[in-house]
Amino acid sequence: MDINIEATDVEKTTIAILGAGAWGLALTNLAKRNGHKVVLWSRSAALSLEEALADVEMVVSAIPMIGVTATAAKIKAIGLPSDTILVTATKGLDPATTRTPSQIWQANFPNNPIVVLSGPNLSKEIEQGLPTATVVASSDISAAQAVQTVFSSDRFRVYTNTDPLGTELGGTLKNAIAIAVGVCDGLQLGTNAKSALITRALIEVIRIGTHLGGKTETFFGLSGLGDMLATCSSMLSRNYRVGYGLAQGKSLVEVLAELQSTAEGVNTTNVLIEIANREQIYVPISWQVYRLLNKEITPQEAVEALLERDFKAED
Ligand SMILES: NC(=O)c1ccc[n+]([C@@H]2O[C@H](COP(=O)([O-])OP(=O)(O)OC[C@H]3O[C@@H](n4cnc5c(N)ncnc54)[C@H](O)[C@@H]3O)[C@@H](O)[C@H]2O)c1
Ligand SMILES: O=P(O)(O)OC[C@H](O)CO
Repeated sequence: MDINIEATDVEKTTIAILGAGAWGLALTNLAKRNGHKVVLWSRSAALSLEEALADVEMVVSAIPMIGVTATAAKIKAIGLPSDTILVTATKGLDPATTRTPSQIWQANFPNNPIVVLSGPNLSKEIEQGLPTATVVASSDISAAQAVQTVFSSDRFRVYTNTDPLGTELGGTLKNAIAIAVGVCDGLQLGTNAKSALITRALIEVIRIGTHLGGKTETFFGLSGLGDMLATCSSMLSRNYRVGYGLAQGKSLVEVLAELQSTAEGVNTTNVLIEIANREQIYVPISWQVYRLLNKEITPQEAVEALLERDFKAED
């Protein structure tokens, strides 16, 4: 049964949001608009992490992948009650261990409920009040429902899901694909090529994601196909802009300097290829993105390499 949640009817939650970048700020505004008490913490804040975490019921991490392991370790040292809900909104893979952010949080806090928040969520559109939807996924459904209550509004529709790993991997793996699609558009290869690339990329994401433990159906949902479509069709996506810039002949260093913001797909592609090599997963599109990012080929050669492969069936 669908339940219509009115912001005024729900109990108010005290929340710490970690990371004052674009996503941390957008999530802070969504929760505040629903009347929840939010403490926003960043590395440069006057407030200490210990002060930010005092008496909170929920901790939301919107920290880029590069800071997740260290931040989780700091919070572990501070200590958290075992009923504090930990929400991870980071889309990345840890280069040291190849783990996802939720796996890092769960390893540090084995008794706490962990919830993954992921979906087609370009923060600039959310900050403009444009509508979208997202997914909150957890093996603890009551924790997922608590997060759903915190963020749901008539502009931000939040669905629960019981496949946290699939939800997280959809949002993470599409960043490599967004770089590929940015190249495709930057080279002006046309709408047919872009549609073919996204469709074959979804098969690739499902192949990797299910190998790593996600459920196939999750990748057809908001956090999979939904986020891939958003990220592969907008100049608001930093990852798409990486590919687009490379196709225009800029170096990766130049493109990242222009962005001045997190593009997780660069690190994710490198970690993904490490996993794919180790576990023998066939990832032709991500492989060409990897070679391009590591200056082994040009954008044109990446396209040719994809088109010149052996004939195969569509599976
Ligand atoms: N912006 C979006 O639209 C969006 C949407 C969904 C998910 N995400 C994900 O959220 C995460 C954060 O993205 P963002 O857009 O807020 O990035 P951002 O570049 O806007 O901000 C990143 C913030 O993290 C801080 N930071 C950098 N290194 C850190 C470290 N080592 N430890 C702690 N903090 C550190 C920076 O100072 C900055 O405030 C990424 O994983 C991203 O994929 C972003
Ligand atoms: O700007 P990007 O490429 O990091 O994309 C942001 C979000 O992941 C879109 O859902």
